[in-house]
Amino acid sequence: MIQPINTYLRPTDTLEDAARVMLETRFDVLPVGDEQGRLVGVFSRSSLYRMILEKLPSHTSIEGFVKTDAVTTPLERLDHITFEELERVIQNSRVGSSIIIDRDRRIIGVLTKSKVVNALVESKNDLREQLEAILQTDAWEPAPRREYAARFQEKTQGKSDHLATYQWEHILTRDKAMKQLIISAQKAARRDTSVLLRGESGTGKELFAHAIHNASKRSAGPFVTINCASVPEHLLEAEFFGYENGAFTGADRSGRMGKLELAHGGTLFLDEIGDMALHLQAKLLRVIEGKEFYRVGGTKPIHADIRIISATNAPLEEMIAQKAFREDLYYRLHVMTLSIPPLRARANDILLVANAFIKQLNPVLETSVTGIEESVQKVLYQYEWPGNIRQLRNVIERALILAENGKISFADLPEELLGRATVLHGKTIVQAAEKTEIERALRETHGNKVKAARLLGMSRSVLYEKLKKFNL
Ligand SMILES: Nc1ncnc2c1ncn2[C@@H]1O[C@H](COP(=O)(O)OP(=O)(O)OP(=O)(O)O)[C@@H](O)[C@H]1O
Repeated sequence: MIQPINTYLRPTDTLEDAARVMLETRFDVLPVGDEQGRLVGVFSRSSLYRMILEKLPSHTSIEGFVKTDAVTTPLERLDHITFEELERVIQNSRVGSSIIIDRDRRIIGVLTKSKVVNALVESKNDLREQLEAILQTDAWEPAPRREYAARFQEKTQGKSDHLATYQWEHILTRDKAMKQLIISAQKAARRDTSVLLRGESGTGKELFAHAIHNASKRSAGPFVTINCASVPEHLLEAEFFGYENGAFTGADRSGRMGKLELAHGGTLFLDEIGDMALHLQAKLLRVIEGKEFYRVGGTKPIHADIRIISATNAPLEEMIAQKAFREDLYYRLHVMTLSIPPLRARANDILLVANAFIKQLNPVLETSVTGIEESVQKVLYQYEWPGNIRQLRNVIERALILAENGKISFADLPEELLGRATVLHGKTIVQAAEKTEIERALRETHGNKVKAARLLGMSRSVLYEKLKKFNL
């Protein structure tokens, strides 16, 4: 129930710092603390988006966007509090969470609404255990700046981070082929074989990997991810195998465990496997076959019992023909291949998922959007979605921030979708977007046309003209 991070922001942290930490921790709300780690307030994802939409430079400090009226729960209360009370406390929080603090207002942890509700549903007895878990966590630390990035990475590689959060029910779909795919994935989950997930970026490969792990007999073990494309090649080997004391300049003195070791007893998710260098492919193959390896600079063989799930959008067969990918490794990895169709091939999922994102994101963004205008639904339906569900999520997030309430209209769509919509609907779409913007400006200025014109960046006479045109 307690989210496994132990990081807080400082008021002097910048927009860039906050964005990075939010991205890395996937946290929707972060506590903000002073030099001594005492709670100052909270910084939410909606504040982050506001800063971004206001086009503030990335070095702007978050101070002005910190909400100081954070809902808190004193640590000592946790001993007596019931789930129902906790839920009430969190319900009263505008950001859907409560920060746990000690007697000196030092930040201890975060309780979020979704986690409390989940725990409520799953088990009533879990609370004590969870509380003990946070009481045992290290002291919370300020979010690392760039120079501390390595240490932060080390921390986030601690076992608490090696969790697979998604399950089958998170894979939303109405599509027949997808449903069939889920059935195959569920079958694969029961065995210990390697699974290769294929599909365009943003189609949900990671989601499947999580769900497979969680449905497997290794679910209690770690779920460790390596993104082979984002780790520089010269570091990937150490990332995989770990290293011994003094293995190379800059290496930590005490040595370090690699991801293979960390994944022992669980699942190793190799994302973007097509980007792995050939020499590492050979080493990985040896691990899969012999199940033993050495740390970089090490002499002691290490045994790891892992299940490998890999993912790629690369044309592995072509790469094999060009000798850029090892055929023997390919056969080892794709004992079972699951190809996730792109969103445009399962158009019926677009609105299903979009509406689910609205529900999911309204509380996070503090918006109260009720749906999507019909004409906009058509545009979403006909768009090609090259970035798949990830892009759809971004479009909906952005639209919620712009719309704030009511239904999502054309004015809330990004240009790439509007451009397409203009082709489909001609000039009317631009006009519809313009009308919505004017209506909003008038609402915000309580009907004051001078102020509305200023807000819209147009002259008064142009505004009057448009009001007449739109019958406003
Ligand atoms: N069927 C789905 N229902 C709901 N959400 C989904 C679905 N598929 C994907 N998502 C969401 O879309 C986003 C992208 O999914 P994910 O990261 O799993 O894609 P991916 O294929 O691994 O992308 P990449 O190849 O770029 O790493 C995530 O936020 C995920 O939760």
